[in-house]
Amino acid sequence: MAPKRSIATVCLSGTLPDKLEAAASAGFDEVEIFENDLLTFEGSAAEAGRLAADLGLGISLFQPFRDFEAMPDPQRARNLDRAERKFDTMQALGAEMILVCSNTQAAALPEPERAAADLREMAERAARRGLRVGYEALAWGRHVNRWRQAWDIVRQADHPALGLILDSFHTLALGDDLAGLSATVPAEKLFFVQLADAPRLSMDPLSWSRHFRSFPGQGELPVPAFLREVLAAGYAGPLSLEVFNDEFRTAPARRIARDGHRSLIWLDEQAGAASLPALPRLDGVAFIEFAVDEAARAQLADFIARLGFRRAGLHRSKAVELWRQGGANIVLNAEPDSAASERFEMVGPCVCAMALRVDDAARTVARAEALLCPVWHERIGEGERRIPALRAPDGTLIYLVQAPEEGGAPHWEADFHLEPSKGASGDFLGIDHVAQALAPGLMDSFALFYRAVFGLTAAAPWDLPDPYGLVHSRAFTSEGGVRLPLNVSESSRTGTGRFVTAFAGAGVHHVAFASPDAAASAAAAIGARAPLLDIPSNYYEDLEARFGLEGMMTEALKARQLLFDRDEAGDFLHAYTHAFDDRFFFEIVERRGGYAGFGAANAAVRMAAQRRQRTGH
Ligand SMILES: O=C(O)c1ccc(O)c(O)c1
Ligand SMILES: [Mg+2]
Repeated sequence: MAPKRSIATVCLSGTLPDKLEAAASAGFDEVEIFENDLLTFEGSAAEAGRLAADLGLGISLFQPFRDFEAMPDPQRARNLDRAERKFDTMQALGAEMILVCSNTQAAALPEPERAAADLREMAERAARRGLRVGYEALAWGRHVNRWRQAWDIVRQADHPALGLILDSFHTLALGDDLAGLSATVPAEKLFFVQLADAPRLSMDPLSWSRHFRSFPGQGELPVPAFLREVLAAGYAGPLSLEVFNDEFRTAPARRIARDGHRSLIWLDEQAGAASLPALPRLDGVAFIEFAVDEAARAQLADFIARLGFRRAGLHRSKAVELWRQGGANIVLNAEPDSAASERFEMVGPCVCAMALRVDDAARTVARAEALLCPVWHERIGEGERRIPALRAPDGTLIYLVQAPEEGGAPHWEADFHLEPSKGASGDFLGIDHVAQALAPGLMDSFALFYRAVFGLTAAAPWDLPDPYGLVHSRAFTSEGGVRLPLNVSESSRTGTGRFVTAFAGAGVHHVAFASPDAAASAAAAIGARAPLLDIPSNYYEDLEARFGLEGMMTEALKARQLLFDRDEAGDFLHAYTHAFDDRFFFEIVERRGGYAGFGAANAAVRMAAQRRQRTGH
């Protein structure tokens, strides 16, 4: 039997009924009821219990019960009375277990024997009512903050109705692990397991825990290894998500609940407890598709023609054109009554889809479905192939196109009447990266989607300074050359924020083309009067100082509006276009050696230059 899946109500926004409905609709078996959600609920505890039961949800536990153990008298007696009151509530609610978190009070006594005696007494009283007590070490507990200390106390108390609760955050946040768990804690003493991830931040564990926890796969903690130890110790109870997160509290409960369930499905696979259809092998971005109408198509075609793109094909049955520069493909979609036209009607010219090359599209779709991702079926024309597609968390379509046989043409091209190439087709190697601007609160949803469905590796989060606010950035990359940096900004005045708010939605903010020779590509673009972004002279003086570049070299960069960066592995040369229609823009990039980044050091210069270009000063 697969373990039950549970989620704490504190993870989700809204009222208690909202939270329960979201948990049920996402497919959870059980919920942890947070006391605060019950206190603010207008009905009785029994009514809350019925609400959960009617939705098919069990109640895995009731929590938290704070500052209980090892208190001096008279607090000790008062705490036992308090526990009896909560037992009444639990019985009305239909919750069989209560979570006691380790005492944080300054008055708590540093005496494990006292803690054990108190918990034993509480467990004895719980047992008389058929209830159980689980004890959890908070990372900021006054005297108990490690699971081994909590276990020592539970062991000393030695009561069948008392057991240990593990929480991945409290263990991993202190740099601890579960080594030795299976040798020290009998499976029947492991009462409950809570799971949470978090980004690596250096702050006190309480603030970190209360604001920045995230679902497994969204952060940077080794939660899969944690779960492996838990399962190896014979734990077979529910796996329960417990996340305190400022963004989750404001986001739609249903999206967060679905992310949570996706995270547990992924985590099972990562911990070796279940298998999913295998990850795709990725081989780059096959094409980028823009939603346009006839007028926007003409303008955008002119814009990309200055970067060397030429029309390479017309769709067999739709108002869709294929444009190409070397190995980089752009699709311009003006077909009425399509997913593209729907986007165009809502937001105007925009990227409505991107296509990833995968080794097996059907298997990738099966994996995505197993991970609860919506699959999209476009209406297809006569004799047209169906390209399977997924919806990213913001609604962007991701086509999955099968990598062609050695030397063969890609299947998706068969939908086009290809035009015999007129002259040079350009030397772009392909699409280097696709950067997306996200609405605030969507970063974690995307992180999990890209990691779980495609196995992309997440770089550490990074902040970029726009002149009018910070842009939070995180890059997702794969071995097969898929690079997807994501940007989000709380400020609506940054370039990223404006893009998201001014155009009713997030989406692809820029597309970078890989060039074998950025200097030549930029010179050609300038020759074709492509609008490249002006870079101030100060930037080039700083480059000489930072990297010790020769004056000749910086002059050459400057003449072509090229930016420069360097990491341990190699150099990076890149240039940006102005934004098309004040929206998205393009980038020409050249990676030398194994340069792995995106020129983040230059982002501030780029964003300031874009601001100047847009406002004219
Ligand atoms: O932040 C807290 O106080 C708190 C309460 C209960 C928990 O289970 C927990 O992990 C943290
Ligand atoms: Mg906890």
